Amino acid sequence: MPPSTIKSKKRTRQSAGPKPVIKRAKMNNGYKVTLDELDWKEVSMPDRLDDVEGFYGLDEIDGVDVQVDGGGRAEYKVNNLAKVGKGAGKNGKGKGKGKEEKEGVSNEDEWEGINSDEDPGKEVISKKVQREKKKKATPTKSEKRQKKDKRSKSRDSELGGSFALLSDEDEDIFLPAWDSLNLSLPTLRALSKLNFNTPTPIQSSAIPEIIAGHDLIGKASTGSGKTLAFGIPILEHYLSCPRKSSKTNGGKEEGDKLPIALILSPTRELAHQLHAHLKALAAYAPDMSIVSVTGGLSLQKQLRQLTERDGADVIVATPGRLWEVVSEGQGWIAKLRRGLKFLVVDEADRLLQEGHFKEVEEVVNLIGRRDAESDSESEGGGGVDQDEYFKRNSVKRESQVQVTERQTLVFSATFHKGLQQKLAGKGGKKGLGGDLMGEKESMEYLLKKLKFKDKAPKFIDANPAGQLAERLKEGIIECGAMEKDLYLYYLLLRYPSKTLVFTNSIASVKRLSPLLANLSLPAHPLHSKMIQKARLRSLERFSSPTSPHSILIATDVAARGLDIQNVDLIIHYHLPRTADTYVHRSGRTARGADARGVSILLCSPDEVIGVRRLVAKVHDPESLSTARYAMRSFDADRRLVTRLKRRVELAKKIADCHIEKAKKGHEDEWLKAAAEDLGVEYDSDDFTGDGGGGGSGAAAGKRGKGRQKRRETAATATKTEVASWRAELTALLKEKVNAGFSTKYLTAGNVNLAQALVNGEGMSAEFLGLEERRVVDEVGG
Ligand SMILES: Nc1ncnc2c1ncn2[C@@H]1O[C@H](COP(=O)(O)OP(=O)(O)OP(=O)(O)O)[C@@H](O)[C@H]1O
Repeated sequence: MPPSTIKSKKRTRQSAGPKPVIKRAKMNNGYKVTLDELDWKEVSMPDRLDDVEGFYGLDEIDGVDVQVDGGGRAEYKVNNLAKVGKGAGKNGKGKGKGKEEKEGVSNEDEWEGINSDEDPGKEVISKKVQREKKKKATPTKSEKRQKKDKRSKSRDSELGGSFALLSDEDEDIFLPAWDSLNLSLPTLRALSKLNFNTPTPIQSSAIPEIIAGHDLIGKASTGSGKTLAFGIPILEHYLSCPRKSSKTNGGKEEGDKLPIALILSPTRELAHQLHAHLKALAAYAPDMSIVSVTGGLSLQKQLRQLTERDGADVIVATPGRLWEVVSEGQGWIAKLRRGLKFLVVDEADRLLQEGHFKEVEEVVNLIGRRDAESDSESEGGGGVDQDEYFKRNSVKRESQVQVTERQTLVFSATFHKGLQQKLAGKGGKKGLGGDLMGEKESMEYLLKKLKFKDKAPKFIDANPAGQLAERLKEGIIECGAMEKDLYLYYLLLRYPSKTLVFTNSIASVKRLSPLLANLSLPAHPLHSKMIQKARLRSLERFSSPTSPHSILIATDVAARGLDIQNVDLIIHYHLPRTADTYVHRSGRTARGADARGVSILLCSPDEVIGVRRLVAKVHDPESLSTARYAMRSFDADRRLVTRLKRRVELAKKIADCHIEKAKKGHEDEWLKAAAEDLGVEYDSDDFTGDGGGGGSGAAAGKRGKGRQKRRETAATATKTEVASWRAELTALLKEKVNAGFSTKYLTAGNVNLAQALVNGEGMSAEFLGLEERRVVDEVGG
């Protein structure tokens, strides 16, 4: 191998003076050799490494010592003669010079020094050539950048302008677990940035099917990554296909771009979250426009957003607001019909439940499907009064626009295991926690409700054994109906953590939020009667990573789909009304790869039967018959609870007082206005009396009367009384509550509840022991 061509990563064959004669001498500790005699090996490069930094085509060798003699000349020495003898082969380099040299190696031991007959000029030239070659092979930084820009630009046009954003860090993307899905660089880049190193089971099974063009029904437990299971294929489609425009002029695309995907969500909060999640995924597809269309915010603003930046590519919508948008007659029906490649129904069982489906059905009918187009117009929308809509000329005109070929994707954590039928009151004995509505029935149900492209959409059940996250611990605290506030406070104080408390009524949210605030706990309310901005504000505050112990008091508006990081504890202040609500509420914790979480039911004695039914519905019958029983009794420290009693009483009184005064003020104003209208004089005493307080009606009996009395006391409490309660409470809150035998102090505690439960803390005997399990069998039927 001529020295000019030699470069090595490990030991580079540098110019070692004039070309040595092939001779060797046995030395003390090895054989002297020349460079060309060595058995050089080509450096193998990884297949995908295109920028080789000048190392391409190098040879290397090991096991050779280099020594510099007194005259500054290099000498090469091997211990093992097997290293030599193959000579300078390939292209005049190293290998395979053949027999002649091999023989030379085996026979020649004697070192005769270096032959200096070589032309020194040749050496100078070869050094120069070597430098030049190296320079060529090792691009400068600016050359590298230019090369990358060029490469990026050429792919950029293919992939939607996203490569411009790619940086040197791309070389660090290492996501082998995603390899088989063959995703584009912008998608991988986003996954790498999100630190999603491995696809979840629903992602690895659903993504290839969707990319292959199938309709799909996907079921996977809460928090298992369903959003990206449909989000990634949508992004891949966006990156790989040129977008169509809303108008064509002689075959030329003109006007706004058409949306490619419509994602329907049952709640506003979930829609906003899906929007944020998809945006994070599309971080390296900066031109992709994702717009959320939900109630509670300005319709005009949302209409504007839909046409900004050349038009929306992906629309995340609640069905009601979407209907308002299409009714505006700005050509949205036609755009959706022509553009949509994907219709996604997220939290499908909720959206498709009787009573909720009408709006979805209206949307589905209007955006139609190519081969069902004539059906959709003639069948009258399956009971929907389409005439009313079609009276609007624009809607009718738009509805005749041809529909593009589209995939329908349906996702939920629950539509297996018979939940819908049980919820609809059709559950019978035969289905104890089992499969009343199995795969076949689920499919029939959905096929009936949605217009799929495929006759048999793919059904993927990523968690056939259950809907609840694997790392979820479930517990129950039995307490008196009137003690729930106290036990709630105990849990929140004893186990400070990010906690979501679910109630069954807006009134309870309104009552509990100030009560907990009086107890100096950071509680935020969330219910459907709050204005949208306040809803989002509460969610933001609760979600903030800087408030690891924040509390959200919510109705079931927060039960579905919300993905808030690091929620540790779910407390069901009221028993969920349905089994699927329990699954979805509890699914707000233990989300994502390794997350753990705890779900605790506060259960009064008259709710125990309901809990048993619930357990039977959501847990596999097999788990009921094994020792690993799912729902256990949580053993609260009753002495501590007792010590907290006075605090809760005071906080309650103060909260009730504020609520009642605010209500009274409101009522007074209303009555004053009514009296003025009637032309009579208003005297508040004339308008107060027994039985006027709403409450829960006569059936509430004693409890209703007690509540009424408390309200009256609260409403009539003087400022001084309230001030004295507040002073007493402040003093109590400053005191540390000694946790009895334990040395822990509640207010200083920072116990990881999930860990505590895993360690067995707080757990007594199984909630439903053998005896109880028999009852489950009887009841759960
Ligand atoms: N491949 C992944 N690796 C790690 N985390 C992931 C991965 N995919 C999604 N996640 C994270 O897991 C969490 C749950 O994801 P997502 O909200 O999509 O769940 P889901 O299945 O839709 O839940 P639900 O049924 O409650 O709506 C999110 O925080 C998401 O960012």
